[in-house]
Amino acid sequence: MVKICCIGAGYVGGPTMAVIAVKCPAIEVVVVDISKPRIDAWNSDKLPIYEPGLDEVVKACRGRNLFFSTDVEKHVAEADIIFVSVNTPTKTRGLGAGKAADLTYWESAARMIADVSKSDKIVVEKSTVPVKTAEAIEKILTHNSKGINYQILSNPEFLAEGTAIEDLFKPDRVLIGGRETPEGRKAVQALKEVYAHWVPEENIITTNLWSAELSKLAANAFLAQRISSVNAMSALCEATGANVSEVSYAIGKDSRIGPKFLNASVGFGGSCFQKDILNLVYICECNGLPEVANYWKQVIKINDYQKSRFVNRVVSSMFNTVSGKKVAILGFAFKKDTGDTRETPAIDVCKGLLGPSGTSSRSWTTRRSSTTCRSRPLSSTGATWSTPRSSGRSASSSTPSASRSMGGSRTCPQSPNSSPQELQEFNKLLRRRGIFCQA
Ligand SMILES: NC(=O)C1=CN([C@@H]2O[C@H](COP(=O)(O)OP(=O)(O)OC[C@H]3O[C@@H](n4cnc5c(N)ncnc54)[C@H](O)[C@@H]3O)[C@@H](O)[C@H]2O)C=CC1
Ligand SMILES: O=C(O)[C@H]1O[C@H](OP(=O)(O)OP(=O)(O)OC[C@H]2O[C@@H](n3ccc(=O)[nH]c3=O)[C@H](O)[C@@H]2O)[C@H](O)[C@@H](O)[C@@H]1O
Repeated sequence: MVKICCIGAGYVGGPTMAVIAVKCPAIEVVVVDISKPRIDAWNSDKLPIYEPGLDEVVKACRGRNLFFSTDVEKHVAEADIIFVSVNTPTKTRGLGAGKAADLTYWESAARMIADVSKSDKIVVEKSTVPVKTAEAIEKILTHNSKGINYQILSNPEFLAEGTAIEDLFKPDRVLIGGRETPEGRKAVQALKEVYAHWVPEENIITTNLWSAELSKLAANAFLAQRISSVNAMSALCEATGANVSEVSYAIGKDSRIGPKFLNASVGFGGSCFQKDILNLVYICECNGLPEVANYWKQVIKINDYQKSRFVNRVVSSMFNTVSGKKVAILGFAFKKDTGDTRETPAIDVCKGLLGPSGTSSRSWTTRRSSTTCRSRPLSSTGATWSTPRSSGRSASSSTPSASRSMGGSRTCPQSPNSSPQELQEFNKLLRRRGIFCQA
């Protein structure tokens, strides 16, 4: 029986391994993490992350061929294929701070693999990493390798939160990069066979290591660039009387442009787009390409501009002062169908509104978890959490912060927990305040 171990039981490691386990009953999959609360939650009825369809997939194979454990070293030592899906945030200190990826967690995982391994391993980069990371990892693994053969593969993940299970069941493509040597090709083939259990062969792309690593950063940069492009257009629409929803519909009908990722918004959020573009910018700078770095930097600048423009519009719609007023933020996660609040634009909106004068802001979300909110707390004193009923009743203004368009109708986050009556009542309340909700 092939044994897979995944280091990192987060938004990527958990769902990805659950899908591999459910699709490959003959493979044993163990997901390990240094966080005991996270592993305990994966082993409980209340999973640590919310993803539509995830509960069913986990229930179908947990205890059969899917296991969650904190015994990291034991399962790494026993595995044939090790996925590394640890966090790779933006560095906050030292060389490249504010831009470069912090590979501390990756490096410590690699050192541990080197320490405990007694047999040959395929080590798979699942985390998003800078191009050429595999070279550094290879050095760590092969230093003192005790005759063990390590093959490093790059297999970046393209799932989006909120649709992770759907994306994993039917990926547009699976990308596998490996060394162009006989051993490298053999390792690529071994990983390809895992995905081939449910992904059509033509959707499994194989490349060299560096192309796979860079393709992940490039894909996120291109997606974020589309959002910044349409957001930039929304500013012009507002200045000229054009409707950005109509403009994006019209341009999206061009088959060369396509309709996806053209929704104007308060600006993109989430733990990856900004981090990965900053990382790309840093790599360009390190490679002596300042013009290319500046090009991608602009995607983030427009995103920041959009968030502050949004705050300014809210303030100006309230007679240029929010002092003493209550504002309800509808939906605090960075998008619908997730509880993830990492880098949510709602934080910047709240901060912008709270400003020095300390407006009181209440946030409503159905999938918030204490762990995700703690990742970037609102330090200001004016913010409180509340339910849609109480927030809606007392707020002077409601600000939908996920899945909304600044230029056309506004969409409020869907609420799988709320009853239809509750939503109806909430919608009525919003309509009275001039906000139209498509729940
Ligand atoms: N969140 C997403 O939708 C996507 C994320 N990615 C990338 O995947 C990677 C992981 O992202 P997430 O799953 O969101 O992160 P996460 O923060 O949810 O999960 C990472 C987990 O790794 C664990 N960990 C860290 N160091 C460890 C070690 N040495 N041994 C064992 N466990 C360790 C942490 O405790 C944490 O539970 C990142 O590089 C991210 O850029 C890629 C595609 C989608
Ligand atoms: O590397 C990653 O982490 C992932 O990043 C994104 O996935 P995710 O951040 O989960 O969610 P998206 O659906 O891409 O949304 C990101 C942000 O863009 C915003 N957005 C999205 C689409 C759009 O048209 N307009 C818009 O403002 C969303 O509201 C959200 O704030 C990518 O879509 C995934 O392919 C990638 O794997």
